Amino acid sequence: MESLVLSDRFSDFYHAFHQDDQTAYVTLGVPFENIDPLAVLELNGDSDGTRFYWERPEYEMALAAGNKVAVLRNSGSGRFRNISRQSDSLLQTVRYFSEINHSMAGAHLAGGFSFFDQSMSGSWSSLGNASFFLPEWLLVRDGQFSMINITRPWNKKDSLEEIQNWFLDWINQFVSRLSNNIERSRILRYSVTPGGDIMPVESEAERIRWIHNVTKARQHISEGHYRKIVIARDLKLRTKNKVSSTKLVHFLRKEYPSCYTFMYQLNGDATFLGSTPEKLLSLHSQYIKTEALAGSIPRGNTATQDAILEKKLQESSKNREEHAYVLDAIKDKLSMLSDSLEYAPEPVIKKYANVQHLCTPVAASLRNNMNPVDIIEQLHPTPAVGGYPELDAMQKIQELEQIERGWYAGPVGWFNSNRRAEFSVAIRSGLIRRNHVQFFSGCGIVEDSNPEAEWEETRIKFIPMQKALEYALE
Ligand SMILES: C=C(O[C@H]1C=CC=C(C(=O)O)[C@@H]1O)C(=O)O
Repeated sequence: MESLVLSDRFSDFYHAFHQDDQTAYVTLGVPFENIDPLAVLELNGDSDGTRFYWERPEYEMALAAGNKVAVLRNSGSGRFRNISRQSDSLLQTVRYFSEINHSMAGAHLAGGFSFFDQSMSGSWSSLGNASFFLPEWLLVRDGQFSMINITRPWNKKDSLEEIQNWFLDWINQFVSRLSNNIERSRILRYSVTPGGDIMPVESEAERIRWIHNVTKARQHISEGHYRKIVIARDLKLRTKNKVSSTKLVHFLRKEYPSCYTFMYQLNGDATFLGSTPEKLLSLHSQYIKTEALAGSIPRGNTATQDAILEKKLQESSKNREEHAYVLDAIKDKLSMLSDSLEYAPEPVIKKYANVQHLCTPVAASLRNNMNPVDIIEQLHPTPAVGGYPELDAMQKIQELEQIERGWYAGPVGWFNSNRRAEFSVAIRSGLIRRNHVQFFSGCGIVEDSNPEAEWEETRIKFIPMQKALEYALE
């Protein structure tokens, strides 16, 4: 990267903005070596303890970001609107320079929202109800193309030469830190991962209580309080050995290539991560994609068994009902933002390593250019993670679950100054803080649900994170 030379356009760019009082940050986008962004995150070390990772291998797109230049936080019921406003103001103060014309060349904000808007306690408090960061660096791999966006505060006193040199030095230091750490990793290549014990902190009493609560939910449904509710549970584990988040993420993305694998850590505290099959929103040129994903059945051990289960899922009225609530809610919510809604007439089956789901992809063109956070506010929570009707179910979830959901089932992702965005629903996820691990798993309850079978469904949904944890012990 020593050959980085900024064209005359950079000088024009500098002169256009350097006296501008509205400018607070400058972002430079340059092509980068085609290297795995997760390896970069791992090799770069913790730095200031703020990190983000995002990948859906089947889309051939990965994104890693580190070090905060600015942080947006908010809590309470106005958190979506507040983050939308804060992000508009912040992004208006970032001046962007790139020789590349690409929708990922720009300033990005990475983070997400908790499921509920009540204040967060314990390990969740570092993430808050809503937090995003403007990273110092963000590396994007899009197929065979890679680029890095680097952001720094703008100081009117800096000369053109000083700014150019700063960027040049930054890139050189970044690259040499990566090379030195690659050398170090090569030396350690043959070291054996010791693994370590994982101690589950789960009891039969918890199982009985959860099943009792699902039975209660069914009763509420038959009394007509609501028609569907999603009840989750957690699995608390304690590990003897340290957990490597990047190793855990590496395992997840390898095993679940059609899921979004994500990781988010703010200020070196707890890390929230997971591998979710559920897309909340992708936004590109005012075109939205989302999906209804609800209704589940396990995978079979043989092709025949798998096909029989698939057919059973397609024909299950209980699962079709669960699914229909989600699709109806998405259609209602999107029709307020768009005049053109497209969705498949029948759900398709999406197969993952341990489970298969009913899925209906939905697409729409936005009527107006919107901040992605305003769309998320409309979509969250879908009845795939909340219930139907939404408000009635939401009020009951906390009473019946008795866990703090935190960011489980909340919107997690990124958006950028080109109004491109991608957010997932953060299910099949967990929170790690030192040697304390908490995984989450839930399922939709309708009148016909069998509480024992739902317990089994949540057990199956925990498996990916449990396997990844075993792999990630150092
Ligand atoms: C709430 C979860 O899954 C949702 C997404 C897909 C299928 C679901 C189901 O069949 O119950 C759930 O609605 C979870 O995995 O924690």
